[in-house]
Amino acid sequence: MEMENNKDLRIRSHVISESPNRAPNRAMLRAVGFEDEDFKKPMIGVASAWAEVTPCNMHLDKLAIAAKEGASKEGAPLIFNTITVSDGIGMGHEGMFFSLPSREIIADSIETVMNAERLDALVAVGSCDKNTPACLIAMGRLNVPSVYVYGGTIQPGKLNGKDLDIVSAFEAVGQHQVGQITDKELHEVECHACPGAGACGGMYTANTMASAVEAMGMSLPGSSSTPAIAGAKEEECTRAGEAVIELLKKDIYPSDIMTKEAFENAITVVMALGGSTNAFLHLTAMAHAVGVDLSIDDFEVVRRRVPHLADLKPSGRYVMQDLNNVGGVPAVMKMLLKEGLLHGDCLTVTGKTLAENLEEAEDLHEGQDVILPMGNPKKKDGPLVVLRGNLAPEGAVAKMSGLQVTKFQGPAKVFDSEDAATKAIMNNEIEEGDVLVIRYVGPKGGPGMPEMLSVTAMLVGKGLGGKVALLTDGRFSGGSHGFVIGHTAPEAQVGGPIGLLQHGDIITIDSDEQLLQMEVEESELKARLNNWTAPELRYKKGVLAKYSALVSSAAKGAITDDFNN
Ligand SMILES: CC[C@H](C)C(=O)C(=O)O
Ligand SMILES: [Mg+2]
Repeated sequence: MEMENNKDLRIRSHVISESPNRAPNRAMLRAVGFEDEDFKKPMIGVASAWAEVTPCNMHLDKLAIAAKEGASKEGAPLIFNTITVSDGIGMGHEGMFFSLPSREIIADSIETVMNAERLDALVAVGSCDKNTPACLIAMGRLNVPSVYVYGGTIQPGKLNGKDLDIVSAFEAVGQHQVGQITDKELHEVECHACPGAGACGGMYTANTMASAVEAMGMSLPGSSSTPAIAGAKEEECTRAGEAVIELLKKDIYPSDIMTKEAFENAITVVMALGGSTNAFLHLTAMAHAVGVDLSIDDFEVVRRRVPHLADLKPSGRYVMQDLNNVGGVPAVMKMLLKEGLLHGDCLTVTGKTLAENLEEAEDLHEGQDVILPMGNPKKKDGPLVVLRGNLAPEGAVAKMSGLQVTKFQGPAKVFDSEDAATKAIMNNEIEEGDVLVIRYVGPKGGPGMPEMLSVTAMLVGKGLGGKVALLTDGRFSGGSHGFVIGHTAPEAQVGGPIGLLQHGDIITIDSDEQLLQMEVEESELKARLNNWTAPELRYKKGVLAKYSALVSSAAKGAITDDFNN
């Protein structure tokens, strides 16, 4: 391998590839195909979240092999697997408790393999919701030269000339419940919503986080919007394998790229695209991993200067593939950069700055209407708003996209589980003007801070979207929309005010004033707190028991290694 100025790129693997003492270690690698020459090359980990348990990840095996091919030109790549779970499959039942914890498990597993085998650099291939933040958390912790590859968005499903996606199926449940569609029609939607490989097609969490990571410069230009089944996706992976070798040569590390300004660029793109509220949790956790101080209040600073421009599902008409067809995320960023809304001098995994990358990007196509012009946005500022008040001293997050109103006041109908709330909706006990409260579903209390898509989609399907407010210490899927406020912190399980709410309390939600308030006297709240005791945690052993014991507040990203607080 002719390295530039013969620099030794084995920044960590030399402890294995040199000295007689490491002959046994090398013997193991010879069994997997290493030869003498390979021990002179940098060892590249290719972390793959390939799995058959979700359409998002079913094709990642091919992508990991393409990345390995790219890295093998000047490196010695080794593929290893991590896990994934599917939010779409876990939604609405106990399985969803394991969704957010899987982010930690994936990050921990990549960190563990990379460190245990002293690998020099990393290409991570992920797709479903938690994969992208988990891979970036691992990259932040490891701080070895790294490139992320997103598996790509799914194509829209087609039924009777209409585009469908997974949220269509969730919302069809509500339509079926009120008799708007028949059993047969519901079955048709089930059979056509997801046509093949790829992550959920709207501007949901997977596409949100992929776009955010491209905006941060940790994936190749255009790779967040390239569809899963496009031939370009495998070619991107090969280039990612080549790119990570160049990063090794140039001593470019995640900490050089994942700067505060890069996180501000990520937040800017999330706000402009109207992305998932999960970005609050994930970007905060990624920043913690790389040692950048990022709080939910940083989102608010960016939100106020960035308009919501994208007509993308869940509240808009289009899906990620439509955005890709009119220029993709690079074209959006090119427009934002021209408006002075991005830090163009941020370094990226191409070795160039964001501005230099965008010089090569095409503009949004003439006549397209996926992205609205700066002068006529969907909303003059970002749709993901941080609220505070006596209900959320540490903060809560409201998703305002697609709403005409910014204020809501109504009586609380309080439930201590998603199941209980779902039954109430199905029994028509939840009416227009109510504030539906679901609590004890936070990071510790859930545990795992489950997403409430089944509930929000049922409300939409029943025609109550935006007419009933949903307040929770849990979180929302990127597919949720309506008047929804999540991440209410502190959570009920730790004595947060949401745990003191009673049926009938009046709640005021005002996104202009960024207020989340219960109209209850302070003395009454004190009396309620005196009578409150924490319910027993649901899990006494295994993954969720460990998670409940370690997880932080949602306001800190629901991280599990918050030991320096
Ligand atoms: C569409 C919902 C998707 C499965 C999800 O969970 C998210 O976007 O967070
Ligand atoms: Mg999700």
